[in-house]
Order: sequence, then C-alpha cells, then structure tokens
Amino acid sequence: MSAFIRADRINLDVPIFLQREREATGWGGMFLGAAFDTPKRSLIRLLDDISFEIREGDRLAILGRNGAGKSTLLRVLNRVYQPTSGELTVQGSCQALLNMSLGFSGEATVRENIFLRGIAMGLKAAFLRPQVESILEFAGLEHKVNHRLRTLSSGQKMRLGFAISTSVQHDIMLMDEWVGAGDSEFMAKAKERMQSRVGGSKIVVLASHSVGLLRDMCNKGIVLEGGKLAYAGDITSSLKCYHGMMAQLRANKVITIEDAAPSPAAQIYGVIEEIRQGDGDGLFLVKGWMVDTEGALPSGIALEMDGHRYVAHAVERVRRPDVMRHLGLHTDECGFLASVHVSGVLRPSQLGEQLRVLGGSSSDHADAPLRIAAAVAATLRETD
Ligand SMILES: Nc1ncnc2c1ncn2[C@@H]1O[C@H](COP(=O)(O)OP(=O)(O)OP(=O)(O)O)[C@@H](O)[C@H]1O
Repeated sequence: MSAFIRADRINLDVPIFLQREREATGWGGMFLGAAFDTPKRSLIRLLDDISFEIREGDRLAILGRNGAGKSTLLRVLNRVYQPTSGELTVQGSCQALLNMSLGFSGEATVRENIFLRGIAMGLKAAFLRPQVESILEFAGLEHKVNHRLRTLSSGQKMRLGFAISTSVQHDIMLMDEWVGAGDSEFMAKAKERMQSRVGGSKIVVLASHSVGLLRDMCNKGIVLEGGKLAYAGDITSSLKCYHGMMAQLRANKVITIEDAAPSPAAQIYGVIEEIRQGDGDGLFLVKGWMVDTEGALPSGIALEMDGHRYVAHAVERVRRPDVMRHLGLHTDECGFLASVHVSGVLRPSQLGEQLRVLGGSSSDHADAPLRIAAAVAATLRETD
C-alpha cells in the first residue's frame, strides 16, 4: 500500500482563556480578582486553510519563523489535534518524534513506561514484550529497569523516549526540531538510528530551523506564516521564500503572505564531495554538484585560498541522477568535475582548511561559497 498525506483546506481552532487586565495594586484587590474574576474563553485559529499533498518518496520540510505553526501542523498530521474543518487523509503507519515524554507516567517504572508509551503509540503489548531488552540497552538504562521514571534525569527520560519511539520502522516519519538532550555517545547512536529510520521511511516530514539539514534531507518544502500556508514548492524555492521572509523580518518589515513568494534573484548552492591531485604539479580535480535556485546549471568554479583566487580552467559536467531526484530538478547534469591549477601546492591538505570553493554562472563570476563535505574538510585539515 503506497503512503501519502493529503491536507485539504485544514483549519484548526483552539479555545484560549484570557484573564482581564487587573487594575488592583493592593493585596486585597488582587486576592479578590484572582478568586472571582473568571477568565474569558475565546477561540483562536492556529492553522488557517492549509492544503498540500505529499506522496511516497517525498521528504517535506516545514519552514517558518517561531510561532508560525510548524509544530501545530505536525501534531495535526499525527492526529494529536483533530482539524476543526477541512479534510486530512494520512495513509501509512506514522512514527512521530515530536514529544519524547508522550504517554509517560512518573510514578510507573521504566519497564512499565515502555509499555505505556508503546501503547500510546498504537503498538500491541505482545509486540512490545520482546522489544523491552533492546529498548533498555539502546537507552543505556538496563540498570534502571525497575526504578520509577520520576527518579531519572531529563536526559535519561529523553533517551528512553527516543529508544521507544524509534524501535519500529514506520511508513511515515514526523519530526520536530532535532532533540539534542543526550550526551555525545548517545547522540552518535541516535543519529545513526535516525538516518536508518529516515532512509527506511516512505515519507518524512521535518520541521526545523536548520537550513543545512533541510536542504540535505528534503526535496519539498512548505512555508508557514501566522498559521497560513505562505508557500509550497520544491525545497530550493521554499528555502528561498523562507530566507526572503527572514530578511524582511530583519528589516523590521511586516510580512504579508503575498510578499512571501520567492524573490527573483537566483542563488547558487551545492556540495564539494572530493578534492584530489591531478596529473601535474599544482593540478587539483574538484568534484561535486551545484544548482541555482532558478533551476539553471551554473558552470563556473574557483578556489579561494589565503586571499588568492584560482579559477578553474576546465569544468566538465557530470550526470547526477541522485541529486536530480533528491532536489526534484528537471535535469541530472548538475554534477561537475573541475580542474584547477594552484601553483606551488602539491597535496590537497596543503590547500588548508580555510579553503573556499566558489560557484557561479561562469568561473569569472564564481562568488557563491559551496558547502564542503565533511570527508573533504577532514582531508583539508590533515597535517603532513
Ligand atoms: N494549545 C494551544 N493553545 C493556544 N495557543 C497555542 C497552542 N498551541 C500552540 N499555540 C500557539 O500557536 C502558535 C504556533 O505554535 P507552534 O508551536 O506550532 O509554532 P512553531 O512554528 O512550531 O514555532 P517554533 O519554531 O518556535 O517551534 C504560537 O503562537 C503558539 O503560542
């Protein structure tokens, strides 16, 4: 069965209770106000007329500033909130990494909480029983199995929540901002498991402010503003829209939904995946991919080192169907292999970790810094 999510004109209204502004300054007046002045109930709209569709294979980024409605939308997709109106169809089993303490009870033991949380996630006790040991082992809490949950540290509770939530592979994965309360050893384990779960999911929906993470992981995006859908499209144009909105905010402008459409200036981005020595002194081969936000294919590369600029004398196009699929491009010719001569330098490590690789429409106009992959950065850091 294929997985998909379809939201059709979803609205979400929630009740809020507001207390009248109190004027009393004496303790007697305050006491009476607090005791008899009942709060006024009203409804506010948290999500307003949201429509989008996500199909199998999609990785959707939810973008927007603080309070835009990202977590609320994830909760609606996870059925924590029922939309007030509109129609939501979610086909496929859902795994939500939203609230790590969902279903936990402080008075119950760690073992009991595995069942409580698992059942809150819709898993059966018979399924959970054989999983208990591996969940405890992953969380590093074997020695706490019969302790009450409230005696655990907040990091330990987070580890337990994460271990239970990710113990099963689901079709759809909903994730809020990366939960980072563990120590470095646990975070390394957690990252590995997350990558495997994301890889095994048919659909991933991720709300985050981490642009690099979203760009690397997602192929589609939606931008929310004030609970409304400001933009929906591929990840490139969605990020552009988001950056445009943030720039307006920094300039103290009031954002309207109409303003949120991406600005016409194209931006170039890409990744450097390899830098190796070529045949000849000072010749380097630089491999990677780059695109611009208008979907055009830039073809210029330059290296910048110690204030000097070394322009690529040849840039060969390389087919990259993986990047095309990931970013939803119309062509796969976004990869490149550039030859650059840097006089007096023999090995990549001598280029140094301050090296910047710049992309542009032509090598003479290359001024957009491209991201250097971790493995390449490590090579540049190597000492001879
Ligand atoms: N249960 C609720 N009752 C009243 N208001 C709420 C409720 N839940 C969320 N809100 C409000 O809805 C708005 C959107 O909140 P939400 O948590 O979805 O934002 P967000 O985009 O995830 O923000 P952030 O980037 O800060 O995490 C906020 O103004 C928040 O105060």
